[in-house]
Amino acid sequence: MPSSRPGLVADVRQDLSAARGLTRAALGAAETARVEAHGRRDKTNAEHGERLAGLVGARESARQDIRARFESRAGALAEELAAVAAECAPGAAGTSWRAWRPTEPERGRRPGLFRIGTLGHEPAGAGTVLPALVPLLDHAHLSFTGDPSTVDGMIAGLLLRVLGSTRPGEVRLTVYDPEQLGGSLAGFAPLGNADLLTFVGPGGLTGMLDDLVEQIRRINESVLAGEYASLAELTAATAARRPEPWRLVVLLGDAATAADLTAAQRAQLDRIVRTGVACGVHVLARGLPIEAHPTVEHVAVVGSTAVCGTAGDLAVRLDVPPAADRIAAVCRELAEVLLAGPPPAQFADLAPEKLWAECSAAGLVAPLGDGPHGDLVEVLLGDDPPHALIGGPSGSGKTNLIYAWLGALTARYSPDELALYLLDFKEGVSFARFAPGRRDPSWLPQVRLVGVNVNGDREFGLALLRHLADELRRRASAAKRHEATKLAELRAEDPSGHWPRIVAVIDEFQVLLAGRDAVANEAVGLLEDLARRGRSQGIHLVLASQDVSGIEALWGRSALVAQFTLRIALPKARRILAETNLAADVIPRFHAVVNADSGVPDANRIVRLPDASDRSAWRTLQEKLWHARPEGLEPPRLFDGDAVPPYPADLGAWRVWRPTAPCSARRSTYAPARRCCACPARRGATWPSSAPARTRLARCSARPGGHCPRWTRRRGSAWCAWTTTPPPRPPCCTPPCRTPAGTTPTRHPSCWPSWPRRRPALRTTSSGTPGTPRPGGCRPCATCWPAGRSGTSMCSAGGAGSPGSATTSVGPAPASTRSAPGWPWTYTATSWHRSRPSRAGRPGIHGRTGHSSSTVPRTAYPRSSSRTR
Ligand SMILES: Nc1ncnc2c1ncn2[C@@H]1O[C@H](COP(=O)(O)OP(=O)(O)OP(=O)(O)O)[C@@H](O)[C@H]1O
Repeated sequence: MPSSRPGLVADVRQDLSAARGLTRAALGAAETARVEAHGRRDKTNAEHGERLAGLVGARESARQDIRARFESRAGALAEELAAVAAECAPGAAGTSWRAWRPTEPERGRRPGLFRIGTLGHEPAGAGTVLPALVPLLDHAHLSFTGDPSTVDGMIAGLLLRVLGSTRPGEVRLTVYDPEQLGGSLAGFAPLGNADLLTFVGPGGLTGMLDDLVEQIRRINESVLAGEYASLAELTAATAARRPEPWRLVVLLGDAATAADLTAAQRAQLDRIVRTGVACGVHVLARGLPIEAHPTVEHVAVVGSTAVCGTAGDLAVRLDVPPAADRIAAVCRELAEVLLAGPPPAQFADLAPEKLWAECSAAGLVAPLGDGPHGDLVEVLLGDDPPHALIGGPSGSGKTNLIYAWLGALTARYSPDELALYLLDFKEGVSFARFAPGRRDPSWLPQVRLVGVNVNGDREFGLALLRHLADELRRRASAAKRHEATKLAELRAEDPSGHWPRIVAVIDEFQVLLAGRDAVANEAVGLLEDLARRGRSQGIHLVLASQDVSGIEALWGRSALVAQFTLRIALPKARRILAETNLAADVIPRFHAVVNADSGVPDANRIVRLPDASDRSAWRTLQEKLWHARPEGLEPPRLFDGDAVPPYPADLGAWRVWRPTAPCSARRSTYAPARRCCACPARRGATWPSSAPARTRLARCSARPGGHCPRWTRRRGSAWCAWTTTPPPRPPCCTPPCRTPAGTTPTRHPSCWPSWPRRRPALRTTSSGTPGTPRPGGCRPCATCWPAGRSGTSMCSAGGAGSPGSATTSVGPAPASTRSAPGWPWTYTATSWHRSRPSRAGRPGIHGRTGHSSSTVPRTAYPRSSSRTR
């Protein structure tokens, strides 16, 4: 056994040694694994750290990005909100107290929301303060809870904002303050002077509530009358001033007052809460229970902050209320303004909300100014009354009134609905602003013709009346074709036709009818016809004059004057209203009596006229209308009686041409020339002083066959004209004849001493150079101005001193000039050409048709250089 023990030991040792070896190997492997694991761990840790750092960086940058985006979006939203807030609470309704002052409300807009503070949450970096607004006028009642003095301050601020953002008199306050007896809102006391504030004592609650309920009932019954749901809707629909003021009822109570309310008082208060907003009655209650209703906004005050429905979860930092003396100063001023009366309507107030939205089929309705109650007074021109007579002494404001009327009309009626013909017989350019000028290219789209400085050129007025008479006939025959008795029916029967109402305004129309000559007689005849039949054909006359009674041509024409049933009398106007109507004698300056019943006293309406002469106000409107004009609409024609046409440079070869036979033209065809024709016969040898200057082409006779007795009796009755190229054959010359260039007429015209000297451009030196007065003021004729010289000229035919002497003054004008009515021809530097018709199918202004009007030369006048804007 001993031999086996060593072996056994050896085996054991061997095993142990092997085991040790294995263990060491395992240990080494384990160590290696440990080291590796440590390495991996360190690596993982390092990676983790790196990743963590990366993630932190990414998170930070994402966070910053999100924040930046948040700030930018929040800033944009805040700005949008601020803009919306400024829109909802404009001016005094939303400005901070530091910059606060009363503001005039924009027309047609009323602030509905009012600022009480700022929103507690402001986006960082946005720099925008968001005002906290609460609804009030036409929107809500307000119910306050919280510290009474803070609430009273907030109410005072709110009331001041309301007063400052509405017109004086539009808001009335009733304050029930049983504890302080009005002391809480004492700053508003000055309003009592203007009857805008009532303090109600402790015992007056029942009466006050009953009165408010009665007001609401009355407004519902007689103002809204079932047609409108609220005063706000009514005001928006009619675009008129608000018919009723807002009534703000401030109830300052506490728990004791609330407990003292009787059931009847509670019931009345509930009625007011339910129905008041629609009628402009709003309750601002502190310490009194107000029935829950959608129109009630609750404001809970905690310390210097508040919570209200419009701010949602955001706390409102309340504004520090304005000082009592500041409130008192504003209220005092307001009361003074109200006691002084409402300011006159502005010219801009005459314009409607929407331009050119009206239809003139039934008539033209437009305001002239405001009435005694501040509402706009509208005037109708239609089937009845059809025509208007405006009267007033010089400087009383006739032109201003016409401006106001034109402004109101043109803002309402588009050129398809209204066409205007404006003539001013004064030495002035009142209507020139409505035509395009050098400085201002805009023009009034409804205006078809403007005549200025027409004072000595009555034929021009006559030509206009003839044109209107033609239009009347055209309309009458169209009405006959369509079996229509008035314009509204014609427009209904012929919807594709162009039938605007025509308004012809003639300022100082007495000039047209001055004297008892042929022009006046014909003008009165045409006026009579237009006044009688124009009513049904949509042609309206508006005549203005200083004194109608002195117009000889109207004597014995009571039927004509009677057609002008719309009378507008300015202060001290004579004979415009009925004899017994003395209203014009007592109205103040810049007022007018508007009477649509021929001046009988019962129909008087007093209008305060806005200052419509203001150029900037007119320019604003005119530019707006001009930009809105339909494409292709032609500008109005301008006749300027003072414009002297420039002479063309190429008047090298003047020719005299002369008809050999007497006229065969009908007199009525040639209005502007007729004065010349009529003169020799009717006025003997005296040539009318201004005729040739105006009548660029004189004619020997106006009647067929040279009807003018003296004219036809004389041989050589003729008319002469000089021009570079012979004008077309005038109808009065059969056959046409021309004398060779340079033919000398028989008479020197220096015997016309009465030639107007105020046209230096028509004078020449003896050598024929235009522009320098000839000695003695004589106008040259071909005698002293032989062919080959430039300038304008005239000659006479017949013997010296012959009453048949005719003058001719051809005043060529650039092609760009416009022409007077009655002349379808215009002259350019090189030729005569026929003017285009004003619209397809519609005759332009021209002489009487039917007799060779195409051969009547047309006088072209350039725009007066004296025109100003
Ligand atoms: N409603 C008004 N408000 C302010 N100014 C006015 C008003 N009406 C007229 N005026 C001013 O009075 C002056 C005279 O007005 P306007 O020229 O219209 O009178 P008129 O009767 O046409 O005078 P005339 O017959 O001499 O031409 C003008 O300076 C005009 O600006």
